Amino acid sequence: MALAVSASTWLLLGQGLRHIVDSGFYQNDTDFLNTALLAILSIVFIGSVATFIRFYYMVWLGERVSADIRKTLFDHLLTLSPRFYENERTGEIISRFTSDTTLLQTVIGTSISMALRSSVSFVGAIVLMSITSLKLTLYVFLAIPFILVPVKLLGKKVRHYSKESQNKVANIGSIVDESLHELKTIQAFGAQKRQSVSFQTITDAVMLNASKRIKYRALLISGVMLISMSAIIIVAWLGMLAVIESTLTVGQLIAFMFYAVLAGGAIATVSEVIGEIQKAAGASERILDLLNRQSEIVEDPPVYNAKDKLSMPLENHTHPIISFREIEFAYTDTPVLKGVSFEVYRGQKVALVGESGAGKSTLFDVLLRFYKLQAGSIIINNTRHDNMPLSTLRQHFALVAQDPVIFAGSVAENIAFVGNNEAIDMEHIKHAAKLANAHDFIESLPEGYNSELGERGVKLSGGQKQRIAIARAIAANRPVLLLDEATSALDAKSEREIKTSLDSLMQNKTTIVIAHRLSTVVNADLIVVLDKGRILAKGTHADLYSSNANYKEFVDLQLLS
Ligand SMILES: Nc1ncnc2c1ncn2[C@@H]1O[C@H](COP(=O)(O)OP(=O)(O)OP(=O)(O)O)[C@@H](O)[C@H]1O
Repeated sequence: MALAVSASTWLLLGQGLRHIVDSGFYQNDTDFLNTALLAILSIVFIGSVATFIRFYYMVWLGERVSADIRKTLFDHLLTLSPRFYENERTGEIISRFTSDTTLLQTVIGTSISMALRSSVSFVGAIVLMSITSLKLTLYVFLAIPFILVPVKLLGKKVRHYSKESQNKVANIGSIVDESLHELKTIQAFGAQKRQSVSFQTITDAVMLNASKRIKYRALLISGVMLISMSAIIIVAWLGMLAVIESTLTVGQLIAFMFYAVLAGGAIATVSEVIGEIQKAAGASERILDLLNRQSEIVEDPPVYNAKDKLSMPLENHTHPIISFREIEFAYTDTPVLKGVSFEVYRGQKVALVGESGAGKSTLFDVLLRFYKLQAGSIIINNTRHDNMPLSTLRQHFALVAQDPVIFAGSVAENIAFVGNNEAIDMEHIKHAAKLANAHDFIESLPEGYNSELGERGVKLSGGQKQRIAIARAIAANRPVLLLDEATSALDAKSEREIKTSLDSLMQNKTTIVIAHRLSTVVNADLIVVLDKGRILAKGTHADLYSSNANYKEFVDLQLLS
């Protein structure tokens, strides 16, 4: 509406000009001129108000659309399985968020609005030109095919290089992301120059591609301008001949030329923004491609039976709560887990041991259904775990990873890090921190539980991060703990503090632990020895140490070293 009003007012201006020249100027009518002045000023005012409204709403719409796309995209990315991220570079995905959505925002907010306004102006101008002088308008039409040819040919090139350009800019995102996260390693190895050279190669490629895109765009704009301006000049010349022959008044010619310039300007604007719109088409293609990627893990399996929801048999000690049955798994072609079977009963501490690469972490990954099993099944409390909704399945477990994960945010937010519907109050957070042996050091931070930890917990020591991760697992209060013991050695005091924290964490809980400490295996109810994806032996420490040579060797070499 605002768009139509603003375009029409500028068109009306031409009619005003015609009357001023023909009726006011040529007939020395000052009263008419005064009235015309007022009328034209009113038209300009209305046009400006309409422009304000058009600009405001179109830019607003651009922001709204990009905010909605970002939210949808982010929510979608959170659902994709780890396998997706193994094959994609996070920096590139981040770039789709930022540069692609920003591009859409500009195009919707500015370019489309300009294109629409110019199209309306163009149609209006042509109609009014025809009313003013049909003959001259027909001459103008003769020029149109000449303008369309470069738009068609060069537009295709511009589109191609624009898409390339976005891809190449995404590579910049990847390298910046990687370099900044691994800055300490880069600086420690003095590899700044190396990274800088890699970066230069990428920016050079971006520049080269941009030069091509700019060249074609410049050719497009100048080509259209040359042809349309030449056409206008020729038509003006024909118009002047008509004035001399008295078949046209001066006012009509001026109005006609005003419209012709308006129409020419409109075409120039459209050809200029068409490049932007084509760029945005490329960006939306990339965003859609990401949105269409589906996780290999089905969120809500159809066979799920609602009564199974979180029904841990609290008292039934004779029934395993987790049962691994002949599970087979491979990330790619090489099998990583081969026929693994064992049972976990309520309250038990089960330790997984085995050399690096034996498949211990993979066992956690398939239990949490980050990946799909190739064969076999995992039964959790009588229900196949792939028949449960993912959220229900994962509510059974609290995970403490080997490298403690800290999110940017306060200490309290890091401890109360569970699903939205499980709000955790401050009392509970403090209780968990005390059990995890973290309360004292948290209190000594400048703002206690409200202290900001910085991205990835850069402001904490390794041991402190671990205790916060343990406090998080305690606060989550899940029936089963999945614990990947840290291999990195801490000083004796931190080690003792972590051990005490872990002991409180494991109290009255079913625990599966990837063990790297002798004390853990000694206290375990069941030890599962994994070797290249197979179970080599099962039993308690005392049994295995005396009966199994592999286990004895493993303990002596790995856990006692
Ligand atoms: N995402 C992945 N894609 C392909 N192969 C993988 C992936 N993750 C692990 N692997 C391979 O699977 C095997 C088992 O790895 P896993 O991490 O489960 O071992 P692990 O016993 O936990 O070792 P560690 O004690 O060193 O952590 C290894 O050979 C590893 O190379």
